[in-house]
Amino acid sequence: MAGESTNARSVRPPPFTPKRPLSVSALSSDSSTVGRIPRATTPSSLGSARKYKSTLSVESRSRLSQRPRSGLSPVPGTPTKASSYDASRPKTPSTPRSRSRGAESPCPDLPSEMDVTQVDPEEVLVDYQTVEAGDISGEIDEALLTRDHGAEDKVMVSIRIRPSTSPIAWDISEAQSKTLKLFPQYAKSTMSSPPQFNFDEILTGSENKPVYNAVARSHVCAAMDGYNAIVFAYGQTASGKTFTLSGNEEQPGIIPRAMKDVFAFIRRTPTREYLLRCSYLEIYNETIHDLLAPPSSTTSHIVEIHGSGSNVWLSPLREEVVTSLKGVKEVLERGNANRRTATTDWNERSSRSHSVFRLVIESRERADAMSSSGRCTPGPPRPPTPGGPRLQALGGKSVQTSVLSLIDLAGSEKATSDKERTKEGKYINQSLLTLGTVIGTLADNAAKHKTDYVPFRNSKLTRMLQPSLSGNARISVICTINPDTNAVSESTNTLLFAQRIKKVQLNAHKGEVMDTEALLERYRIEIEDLKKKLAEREAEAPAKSRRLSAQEKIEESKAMKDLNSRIQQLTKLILTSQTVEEREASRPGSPAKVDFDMTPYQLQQELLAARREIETQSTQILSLEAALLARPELPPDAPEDSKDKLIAEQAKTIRELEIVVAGYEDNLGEPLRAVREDVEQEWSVKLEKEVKLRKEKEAWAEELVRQLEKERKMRTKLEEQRRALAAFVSKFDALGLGGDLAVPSLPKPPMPAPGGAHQIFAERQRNKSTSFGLSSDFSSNAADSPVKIELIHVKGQPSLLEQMPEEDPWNDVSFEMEPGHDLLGEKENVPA
Ligand SMILES: Nc1ncnc2c1ncn2[C@@H]1O[C@H](COP(=O)(O)OP(=O)(O)OP(=O)(O)O)[C@@H](O)[C@H]1O
Repeated sequence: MAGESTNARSVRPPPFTPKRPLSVSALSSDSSTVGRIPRATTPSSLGSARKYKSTLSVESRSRLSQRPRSGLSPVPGTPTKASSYDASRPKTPSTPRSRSRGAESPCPDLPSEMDVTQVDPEEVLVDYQTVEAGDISGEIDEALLTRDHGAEDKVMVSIRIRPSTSPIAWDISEAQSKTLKLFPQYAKSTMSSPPQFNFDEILTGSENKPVYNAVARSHVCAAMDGYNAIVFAYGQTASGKTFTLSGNEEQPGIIPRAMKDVFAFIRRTPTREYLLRCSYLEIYNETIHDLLAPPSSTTSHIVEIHGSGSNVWLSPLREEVVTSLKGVKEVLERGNANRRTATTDWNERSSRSHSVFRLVIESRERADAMSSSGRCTPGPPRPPTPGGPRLQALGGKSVQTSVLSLIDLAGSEKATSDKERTKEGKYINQSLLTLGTVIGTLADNAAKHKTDYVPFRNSKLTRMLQPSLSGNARISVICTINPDTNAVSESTNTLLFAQRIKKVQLNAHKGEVMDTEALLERYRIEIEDLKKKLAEREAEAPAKSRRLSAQEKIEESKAMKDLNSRIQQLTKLILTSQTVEEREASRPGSPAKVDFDMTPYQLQQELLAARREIETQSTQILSLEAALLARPELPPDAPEDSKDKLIAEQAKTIRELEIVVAGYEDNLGEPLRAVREDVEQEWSVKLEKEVKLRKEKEAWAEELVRQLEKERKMRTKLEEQRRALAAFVSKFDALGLGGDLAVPSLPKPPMPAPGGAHQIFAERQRNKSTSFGLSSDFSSNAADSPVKIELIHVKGQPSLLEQMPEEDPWNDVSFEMEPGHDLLGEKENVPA
């Protein structure tokens, strides 16, 4: 097999785009690269006796180098105060983080370039061609690859008994039959029969390989297959949890073996490509610390848990992309250097925290767009997606996402002589107790079909594990026990925990993110399938109906109805997603796509349209939020069946409302519409009449104004003439020329009296005005005038002309147009 892969590599054509541009080895060979991880920091340079769980302090490290390399034969006996505690030995202080980061981290102060936020995921994919031969276990067989690793619905619980040189209290002679018995002499009560336990596996000895194969391998494969998987070690302090999880150089534990299998799995799966990112954290004194956080920041080491129910996430949390086993080791080394261990009365390097190593596995089918060389054609660089899957679903393929969590719990312990250790121990015991309670409630709920409240929030550990413990993960627990006679009660407690967790019900499902194309394709296939089934049933129906009872006929027709409605539902879904796609396509592009040839006006219009859309969407958001607030309350961790029940109730209410609306439409809709039409008709006639009347009045008012203007002009003209004549007559009178004009042959006319000319003139004027057609009776002369009409109507009221401003009293000529008065206003006061 190795030979085969070497051949595959040698035929790789030259223009191959390296998929691991940032791997440690690649970086170290480029001396010009600034800020990258130097080769010297890789774990290969570390002493062989060193465990993956490195010590934090200088003291413990020097002690470690003096330890025998094997670490197996001298397994200490029961780690009791009396036997293992050496008062003269300097105690390892609780490791200060700042010191460990600066002094012991394999790559101090260098931020890793494999931080997932710094790389383009498409450039760091791993596939069967990029996996190094040395990175794989070579032990994964076809049977494991083809198995459905998500089929189990129970937690796998195994017991590991560490070797001991002291007398032991447990009968492991029946380990083969997966049974563990307490020797009767160590039972608390001699009356009752000694406890006996059955588990999935009972493992003994110091070999880590069989342990890994038995308890973790299938779960690692499940994770590679798209299921969330958790492997955790639980047990009394110094019982071998860290030895099982991390191991040492001679006996690598579950974590390094799992990583080898991850790469082996990839190598054996040529159809897919993977993005692997890992994080490493610890829960110390009920605070979560990011073991991979950059050394410079201090506050950012603290990780918070967000979300609720099955949707829980951690942030800020550094995730590092890994493309090789070397990369994983480097990350583990760095994280381990930051872990808190200390010498306790029972364990020289006791874990003082729960540590969680997480590997997020994203994979998709290898892209169709392959170059002739068989490699992916690299697309344009994309910024990493913040949150959510970083691998994009391409060409209708789905992206599978799963998380493999490998957890080394801190060990439960009795009171210790050290004050600091006592405080830590309190937190450790408290969180283990909560874990036990949570497991107990979950097991009880599963056994009795109850939905009792589960106190996940009582500890960081259970809150973090909530989605997995609630069912969506494959879980394997290794309970480590110390078989010594003086640890019977702790071991029994551990075994009781193991028994409880075995009863927890799981229902893991694959984490899959589909792109629209893939979803549509899935719907289409399902529709085809359903249509086929429906057609078959319809064809069989006539023959069948003769045989069926009335009840069966009802059921048959219901089944056909269900099939039909599912087809309709799927068709609707396809239409909806297509509409969405069309809308996406027709939507104005993002600013990056703005056409810069557009005029400012066009751009403004675009902007306006965009703003309007934003406003509409904000309104929609508000109404959705309101709807969300209005929805019935349900605790976030409410069991699924309560949620289903609520959904069913809501659906029922909706159906009822629909019926009510339909009934309203049928019964009241038509009559109400008729009433409305009648009212509208009646009022529209009235409205028309009113409008007509108003128009007439407006026309009349306009005419009135016109007439008035005309008359005003005429009056002004006459006034001018009158003034001229008056002036002339006055002059004439003043000269006394009236007598000289007489003809001698004619009898002499009487001499005019002073002012007589004026009188004569006035008379003439009166006559003249009559010949102008202006009657002294204004009303009769202006019969056609609207003025006249109006004046008749408003008799007794002051006319418009009366309201005119008074003339200058200088000439004292009044032109008041009172009805019945002459336009010339013979009330005049002609100046003398
Ligand atoms: N099965 C085993 N075979 C050989 N040595 C073992 C085995 N189990 C544990 N040991 C040794 O016992 C010591 C304590 O083990 P380890 O540190 O793994 O305990 P632990 O359960 O992680 O303790 P703590 O909870 O205090 O961290 C170590 O020196 C380890 O090498």
